[in-house]
Amino acid sequence: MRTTAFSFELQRARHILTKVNALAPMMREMSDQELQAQTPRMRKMLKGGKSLNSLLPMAFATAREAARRVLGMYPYDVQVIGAIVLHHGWIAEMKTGEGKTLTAALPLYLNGLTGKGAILVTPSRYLAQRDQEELSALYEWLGLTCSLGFDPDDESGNQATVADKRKWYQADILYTTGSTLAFDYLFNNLASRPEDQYLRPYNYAIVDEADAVFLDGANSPMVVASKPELQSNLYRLTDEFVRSLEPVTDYRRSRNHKSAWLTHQGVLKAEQWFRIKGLFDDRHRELYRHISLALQAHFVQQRGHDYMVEDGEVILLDEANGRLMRGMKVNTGIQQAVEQKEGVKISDNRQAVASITYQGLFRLFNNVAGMTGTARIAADEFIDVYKMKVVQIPRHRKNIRKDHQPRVYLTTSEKLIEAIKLAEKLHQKGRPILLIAGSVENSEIVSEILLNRGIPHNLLNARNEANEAAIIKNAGQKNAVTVSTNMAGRGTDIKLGPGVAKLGGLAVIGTEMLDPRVAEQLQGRAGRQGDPGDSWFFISLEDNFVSQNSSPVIRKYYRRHIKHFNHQAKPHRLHNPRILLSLLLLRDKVMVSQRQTRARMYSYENSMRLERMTFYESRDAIMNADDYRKTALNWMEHGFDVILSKRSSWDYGHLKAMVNHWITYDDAQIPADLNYQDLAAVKGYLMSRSNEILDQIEDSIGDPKQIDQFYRSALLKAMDDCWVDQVAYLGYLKTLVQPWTLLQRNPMAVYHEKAYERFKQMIDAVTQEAIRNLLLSTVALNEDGEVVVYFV
Ligand SMILES: Nc1ncnc2c1ncn2[C@@H]1O[C@H](COP(=O)(O)OP(=O)(O)OP(=O)(O)O)[C@@H](O)[C@H]1O
Repeated sequence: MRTTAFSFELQRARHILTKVNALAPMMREMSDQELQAQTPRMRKMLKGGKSLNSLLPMAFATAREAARRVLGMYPYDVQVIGAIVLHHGWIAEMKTGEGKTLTAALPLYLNGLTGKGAILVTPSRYLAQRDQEELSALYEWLGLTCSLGFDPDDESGNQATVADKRKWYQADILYTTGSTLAFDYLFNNLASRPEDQYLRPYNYAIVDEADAVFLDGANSPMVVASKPELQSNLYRLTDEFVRSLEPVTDYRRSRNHKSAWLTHQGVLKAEQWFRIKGLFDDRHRELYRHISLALQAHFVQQRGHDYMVEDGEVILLDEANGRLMRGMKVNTGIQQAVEQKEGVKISDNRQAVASITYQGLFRLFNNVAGMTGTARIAADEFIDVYKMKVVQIPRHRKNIRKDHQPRVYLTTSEKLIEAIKLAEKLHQKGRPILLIAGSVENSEIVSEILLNRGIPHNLLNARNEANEAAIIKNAGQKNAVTVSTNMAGRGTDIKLGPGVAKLGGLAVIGTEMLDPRVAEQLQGRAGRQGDPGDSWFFISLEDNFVSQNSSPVIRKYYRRHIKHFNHQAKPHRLHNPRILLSLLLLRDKVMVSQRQTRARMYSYENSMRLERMTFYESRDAIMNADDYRKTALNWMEHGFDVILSKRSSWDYGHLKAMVNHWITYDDAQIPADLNYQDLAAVKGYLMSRSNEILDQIEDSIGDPKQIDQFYRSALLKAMDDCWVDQVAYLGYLKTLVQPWTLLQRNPMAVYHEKAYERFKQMIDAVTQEAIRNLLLSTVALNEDGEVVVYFV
């Protein structure tokens, strides 16, 4: 693993730190006014050609002193080192509780000086809001504007106007979430007039909890869905079909239960069931997509873990942090497939019109940095995929938290009994406790047991996210018991109440085996800033993580022992070294398989990214074109070439039918002497006929601005309609490449080949669509004299 504990980067940062420290006495001497005047001074220097790097020591020293005066916190040397690393676009690994929030303020201030925008991206709205509230006083004191990227009272995120968003994005420093940023990008690029856009070019971003965003978020692209479409009954039909399938013979699941697919036998069964031939043919694309969705809904998605059902509604959960998924942060369709499985009302069917992953999004920035407590584990991947180095920042104070050896049991009930016994014991002494459950359902089970035992506690899971701030505020007080899913795992700053340090600090008790990075984050809720604390994990061989990924050694052991298991006996802790070792190995195995899944996603995204960029660039060019008529004619020429190439020979009858289909419903007026062998002449006739129609349309509209609007909307509509189809096709292609693995072809190569092929076809389709939109639509003016186009 390429970690950089004593790295060149760290040495370089230390060197810069001495320059920052050297300026400290001068900053301390300054009056408030003098310190505040540093901002305009440095802005002037930037305008005068000074580089950001050369301003770094002064800017950091200024912000550091300002933080002391405004927030009462003076960034430690290690935080300044972290800040230098962040400015350089690397990933700063700072252990949990070391103060990343304050660290980020320094590079945000420095990059904010440019006026080009510096953005801090967090994984949740709660953290964005909390950090923005805490730090905006500092930036504003220093004369920079700082904004939140959403309205905290607007839960849906749909209420913000273009003017609001433009104002937020104009701020020097912006705090927002990854998904807000991604959706804003997608919607900005779906606008049909420049006035509806609000983004400026992306400049600098710091991604908080970088591993959660870059790695855990890699598998779920953000998707913007179209308006509701006609409800498809394929969900019901494929649900019935999938219920009839036999495991192993008809379908298989990957070891980790993250994907499911039909076997050859299953494919034959599907063809029989639906009375079709060639399930993978293009014409059965929708059917196959729905079967894949139903397979996922039944064999991958678990109630209580991946989703919840509440008041007859299915709510998907974000696996990495146990939070509700906001917006359409999933491949469209899975929601409906799960609803069908659960027998609740199916929500509207929608098609993806645009999608992006975090990998694609952050490539759009000039400079991106990341920070997290757990980057080291994935340092290689950060370098390979994102070209970002991981630099480990030393701790400010020694970590005195005790992380105890995991306690392993055979069954769920044994481990829960023991975990709660320990919690009770510590609770009697008054120590605050954070009890972690692996899913919403388990958190409720733990809560019920505590209730039965008369232990008062707070419950934090996706159902009561709204109370998060209040619950966390009390979690470090004497006698506090908090039960939580892994939601409490990131960024949650639990401050110890009076007298708690003497009792041993916060005790984190995990009741399930978890992904190593998630577990490390949870442990990090205790022992912050040199505080005392302990962490224990109680795990059983029945835990999801173990059973889904387990090795033959563990499976055999479990089967042998569960037969003789006595439910009445006292819980029995396992000490078998082979089992303990196998559990350790399990973690590595899971990490490797997760990485493989992500590698596939990165590769899909690359293909998609290139297509998306090309598409958005052309779209922007259309939105800002200066001669629409010329552009339209160019497109039409291309479109006619494509149409004409579809027949080997043309005659009067075919050409007339073609003109009536693409150009006009009126008389085709084909010249009697047209030479059908000469395609250039045929095209010449088509173009002149088209020009006549365009002249008529322009005359009927009159106002040149409105004429432009007519062209713009006709061309953009052609592009958008075809792009929707392309996005849907790429989504479908991902599910389709799976069976190719069975035929030994490299699925990735197949994917790229087909994706590119289809993109070329899309460009042809756009120009043809444009012809119809321009020539066959009905144009009218509304009361305000604005052009309204009714497309065919
Ligand atoms: N220089 C400082 N002086 C005093 N207190 C500080 C300083 N820096 C940070 N803190 C405090 O340390 C605590 C932890 O900070 P913060 O929540 O930013 O940690 P973190 O690194 O983000 O942790 P996590 O990895 O859990 O998100 C906060 O209460 C913060 O106010």
